[in-house]
Amino acid sequence: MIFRRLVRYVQPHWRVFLFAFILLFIATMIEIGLPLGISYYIDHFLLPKHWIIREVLLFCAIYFGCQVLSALLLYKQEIRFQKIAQSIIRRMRIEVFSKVQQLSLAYFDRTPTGSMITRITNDTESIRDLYVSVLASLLQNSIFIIGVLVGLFILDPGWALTSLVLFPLFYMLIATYRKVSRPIFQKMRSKLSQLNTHLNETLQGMSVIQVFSQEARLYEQFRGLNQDHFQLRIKGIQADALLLRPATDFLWILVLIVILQFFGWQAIHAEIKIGVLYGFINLINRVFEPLQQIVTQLPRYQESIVSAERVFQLLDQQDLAPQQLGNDKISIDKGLVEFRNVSFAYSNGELVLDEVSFCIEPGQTVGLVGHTGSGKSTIVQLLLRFYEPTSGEILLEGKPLARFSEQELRTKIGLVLQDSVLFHGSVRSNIGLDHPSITDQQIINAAQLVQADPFIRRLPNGYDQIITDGGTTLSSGEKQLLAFARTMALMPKILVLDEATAHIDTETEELIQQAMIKMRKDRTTFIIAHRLSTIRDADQILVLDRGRIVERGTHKTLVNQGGIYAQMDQMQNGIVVG
Ligand SMILES: Nc1ncnc2c1ncn2[C@@H]1O[C@H](COP(=O)(O)OP(=O)(O)OP(=O)(O)O)[C@@H](O)[C@H]1O
Repeated sequence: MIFRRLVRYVQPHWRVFLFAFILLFIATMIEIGLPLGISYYIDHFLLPKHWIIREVLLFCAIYFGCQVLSALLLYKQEIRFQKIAQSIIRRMRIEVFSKVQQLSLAYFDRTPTGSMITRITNDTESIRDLYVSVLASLLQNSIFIIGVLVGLFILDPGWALTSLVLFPLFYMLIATYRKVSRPIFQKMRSKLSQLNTHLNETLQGMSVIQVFSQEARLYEQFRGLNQDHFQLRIKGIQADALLLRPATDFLWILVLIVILQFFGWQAIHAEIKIGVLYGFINLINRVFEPLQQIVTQLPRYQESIVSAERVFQLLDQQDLAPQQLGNDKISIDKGLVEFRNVSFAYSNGELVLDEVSFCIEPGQTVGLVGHTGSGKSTIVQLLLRFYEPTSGEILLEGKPLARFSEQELRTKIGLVLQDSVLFHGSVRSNIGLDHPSITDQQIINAAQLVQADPFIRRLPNGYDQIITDGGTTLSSGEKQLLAFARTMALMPKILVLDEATAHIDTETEELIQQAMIKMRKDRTTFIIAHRLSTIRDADQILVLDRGRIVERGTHKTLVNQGGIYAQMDQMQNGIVVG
């Protein structure tokens, strides 16, 4: 199945493939023809002492010319096969990458990043091996074997038939090897995946690791995984060493014994031509050589098949990001948001939101508060349609969320998270994200609106300053300001600020607060905040507790109610005062 699917990737290249195959075929025929020629020469010229210098020279010239031609054809076909292989891998990587982008966040929740990276890089690389080395070699050697068999039949059909005993034995050898090595390779690839995952997590969390002096523990974990991978590799090598070379050598001896027996039997009963004998031994040697080559490619083949299985699993993944329902071109132009009895559970099945209902009028600001894990961010994730509600309905402008295109949702709902992600590139491209409809002036306007413009202008290259490594040279507050500017450049209708001011110092926060008043103008705004000061002036505050809205109202009404919100407010004020 997997092999067939891999072969299907060759289809678009069938013309080049056919041409390369013809070149390979001709070269192989020449290679096979040469010993036949020598055999003919021995029996018709050498032994009968038919020695004419002109004919000898002609024979040498033809022989040499054929050798050169075959080398040239082999070179040409190799280049073509390589090109096909590289193109296939290029296509496969693009397919995997775009598939990854279509997958739902629920899939990413379950799958470690390291394992995805292994599939996109290591596994496709291993499949490349299959096309470059294994398939080309399999094809070439198979032609060679068929050609040699034809040669053997021309020389002596009886002997040729005897040598056929080799093939069922050889098939059994390959089948046994595949059975033994497959689970080893599967475990090996999954260990490699774990290694990459561990490495990825370690590199990402380096500062935490150093702060908590976790180096030794993580070193031990890594050493353990590496050791397991090493042992599996050795196990694979042992299987190769035991089953491949010695087994083929054994087969060779077996065939030799059969041939010698046959040779002895023929010697008794009939006359043997020396030329035929030379040709036969030469050709049988030539059958063995490609068989050996096929065998040495087996481990690579097996590894590639296991890798292909993993890549295809990813390509066949059906856990896609939610798609648009129908193809209406409805737009978000007011910012009316309604949740109707929305309940939601992540893939572990635990209810995180329980019958949440609220309605936010266009232009209103709503504050979401509640203890850690109460479900505030989950509300936002559902609003952005990263996940689908388990039950209930979310409406935008009075229409089901699912009927809006992804493009509309991503451009009209602006999100600023606590940890802003910056990309490699200039400040300008980090704000405008190379969006064709965003002009330079809009980028500057957005930066000015969120008070980021002064610090950007202080950078050595201003808006053209290149940001590297996720912006490690900028402070958290500066990164956050860029994230604000990026969101505002798109002029969203709905704004979502998820703990967006958590990293900002009080002075910058003051600036941000002023900016936020401007940002909130004419747009519906959701603010998730632990610091209640950020949402004091919100039109509506929703207080969440274990996935349920337990209180709602303005700051004033909630304080007067004397419930959870009032307690939180008192505590925060107490901390400030104390
Ligand atoms: N991707 C996920 N997969 C499974 N469970 C999740 C996922 N994200 C969040 N949760 C769980 O859902 C619950 C609500 O999480 P959520 O992030 O919405 O809370 P929150 O109120 O925003 O918390 P915080 O104030 O700490 O950010 C938590 O119990 C959390 O463990």
